[in-house]
Amino acid sequence: MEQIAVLGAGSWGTALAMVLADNGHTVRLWGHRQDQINEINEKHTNEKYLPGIELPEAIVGYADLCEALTNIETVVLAVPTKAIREVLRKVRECLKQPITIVTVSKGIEPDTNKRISEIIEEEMAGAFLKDVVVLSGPSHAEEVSRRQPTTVTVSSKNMEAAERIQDLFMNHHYFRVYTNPDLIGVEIGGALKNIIALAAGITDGLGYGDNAKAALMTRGLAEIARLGSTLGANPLTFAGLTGIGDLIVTCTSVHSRNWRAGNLLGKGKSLDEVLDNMGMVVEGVRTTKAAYQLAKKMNVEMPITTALYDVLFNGKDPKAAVDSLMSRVKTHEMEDLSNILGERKY
Ligand SMILES: NC(=O)c1ccc[n+]([C@@H]2O[C@H](COP(=O)([O-])OP(=O)(O)OC[C@H]3O[C@@H](n4cnc5c(N)ncnc54)[C@H](O)[C@@H]3O)[C@@H](O)[C@H]2O)c1
Ligand SMILES: O=P(O)(O)OC[C@H](O)CO
Repeated sequence: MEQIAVLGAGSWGTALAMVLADNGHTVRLWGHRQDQINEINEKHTNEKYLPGIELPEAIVGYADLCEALTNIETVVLAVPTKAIREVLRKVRECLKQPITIVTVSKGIEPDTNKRISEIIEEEMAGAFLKDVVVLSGPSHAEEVSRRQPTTVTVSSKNMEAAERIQDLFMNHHYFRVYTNPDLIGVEIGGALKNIIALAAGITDGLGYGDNAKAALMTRGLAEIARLGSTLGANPLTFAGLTGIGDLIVTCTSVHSRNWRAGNLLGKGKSLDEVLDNMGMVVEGVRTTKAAYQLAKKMNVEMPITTALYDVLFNGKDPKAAVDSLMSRVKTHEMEDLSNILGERKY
């Protein structure tokens, strides 16, 4: 059994700390707010992020990052994408031993357009970094913390490291972990499904029905796969847990912050109003910007992403954005899907 550090005491960091504790590990859960760490240690709860959940005693809260990292081999990084560089710079200053970083966040950085594993490699270059492992898939913290059946996928450039992390997280009770060597596909699917979930929330908020949502999910997956395969992903990954699996869970669940944010936008709230009231991270907003930039750079057609970009950043009315998607020129579905699969042999 291992001592593992989880950095980020929000919903996901806390839920994953619970999985590790249930699997017999001791977890140091680091958060940057002293009051929250006191609550974790004194009451064994984290009410703001996981209301009504009792945390196992094997989870110990730490407010001091260097203390949390002392003699630790495995670090789970569970802060919003926006905070990753800042946290890694502090991690570098503390480290005295090599670590494997397990990233569980889902986003692409605007402007650099980097995936999280790329950001980690960049920030940790020359430091004590052994491996980077990505953990992604259809998994709401609210359900994992209630020990409800959940499946995720791990990926890495080093699949031996991924298999070690698979063993740390997997249990035969409620948390099943698969492996997939397609690091790019796993990261792109997990990040870009948030864009489609925002759009699905918008159409629900506008009062449109299941037909609209099914259309967004299906054509959304096509554009995720189109960009992903252009970036070097295996298109088959998008048929897996980190592709269609995560798209389903995020577009159809009231737990999804991205869906909820979209829903409020569809009901007429402004982006600022929505983000001010959410209280938790809505990764899809920044990722829409990054995907829009990538689509332009790589010359990949991403109509849903572009329509959402216009709603979020150019003040376009959500209904007008749906109308513009519906009035696009006619096209061939099979030709489009075949182009995504391309000539490559997988
Ligand atoms: N919640 C889920 O169900 C879930 C599931 C899978 C993946 N994720 C991903 O996990 C990542 C984290 O999401 P979450 O749901 O835990 O978010 P959250 O909003 O619930 O919590 C984020 C946590 O990060 C902390 N934080 C923010 N900025 C920080 C900084 N600069 N330094 C230190 N801590 C900081 C906040 O205080 C908070 O504790 C996101 O990328 C999200 O997409 C979430
Ligand atoms: O609440 P969301 O929208 O950030 O989604 C959470 C997870 O990514 C679902 O797999």
